[in-house]
Amino acid sequence: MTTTVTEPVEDTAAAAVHAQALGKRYRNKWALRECTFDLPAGRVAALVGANGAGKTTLMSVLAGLLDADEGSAGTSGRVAFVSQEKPVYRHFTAADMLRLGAHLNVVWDQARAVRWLDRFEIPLDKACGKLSGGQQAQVAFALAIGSRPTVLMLDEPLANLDPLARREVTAELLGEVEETGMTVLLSTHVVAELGGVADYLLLLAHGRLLAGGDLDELLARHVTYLGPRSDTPPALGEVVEARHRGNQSTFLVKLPEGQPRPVVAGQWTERPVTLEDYVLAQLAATRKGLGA
Ligand SMILES: Nc1ncnc2c1ncn2[C@@H]1O[C@H](COP(=O)(O)OP(=O)(O)OP(=O)(O)O)[C@@H](O)[C@H]1O
Repeated sequence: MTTTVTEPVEDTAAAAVHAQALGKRYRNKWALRECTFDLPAGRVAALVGANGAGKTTLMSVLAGLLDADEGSAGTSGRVAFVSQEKPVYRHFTAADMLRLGAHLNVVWDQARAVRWLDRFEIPLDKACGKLSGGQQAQVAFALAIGSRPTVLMLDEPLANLDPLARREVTAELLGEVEETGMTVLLSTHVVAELGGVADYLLLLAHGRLLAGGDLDELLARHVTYLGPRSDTPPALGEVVEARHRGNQSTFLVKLPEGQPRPVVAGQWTERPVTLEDYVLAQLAATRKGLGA
């Protein structure tokens, strides 16, 4: 039975993207299940998870490209979605692609699209088929940016890019968010590069939302303890990941709610949890069957 509704979110100040008990299956296998979240407007959300976790499926349902089998989803305003393949027409030049964008979109900002291509030194007059994979991706991004979306969804936007281009693309995206107030949802495996970029996290494991919410709040509820080899951490908390090497142990711990932050002493030290620490620990836990 199909109960999915994909509809505009009425209250854009509250949520730019909304999902309620969203589920999608391919034949009899669920790829997404009971996925519920509200992504506030103006946020940059990182959608992370292991291969096959359901990221592309979630984005495709949110973008209206796939019908869900359960639940409801909604997005505010205009949505632009750049798929993993970063599709461009091989025989079209970048300039042709922008002309196509101007024809196909109700709203079109040519200057903004051209600015993106200039920024990344993409020639306007060369056939897209003769551009590199990373350059073709930039054409696809320019097309999306030119459509002035309220919600921009990017599936693996950093995958084809060199390290400098990755840094520049994330910086440019932040600039666009600041200028236009758009909301960005991007899936990625390169979480290390999202520190200082993403401010919201959606973490999928086996099609289910394992964690979702404000990134700073999420990270502040966790801590890493380092100390002498031990089976248990030096303070109370839920162990997300324990690692032991030689005579040293490292614990990533979820702090107990509603209690003062523990103070560790002696040979133990604590350090704040980064986005990369957190995601790697959660992925390792789900792989071992602990975190799902
Ligand atoms: N067209 C399809 N037909 C059948 N099963 C599919 C189809 N697309 C995806 N799946 C399955 O659904 C699950 C989720 O796939 P999805 O592509 O959404 O994951 P993902 O998190 O985007 O993975 P990756 O990081 O590898 O891109 C996987 O088990 C996958 O095998």
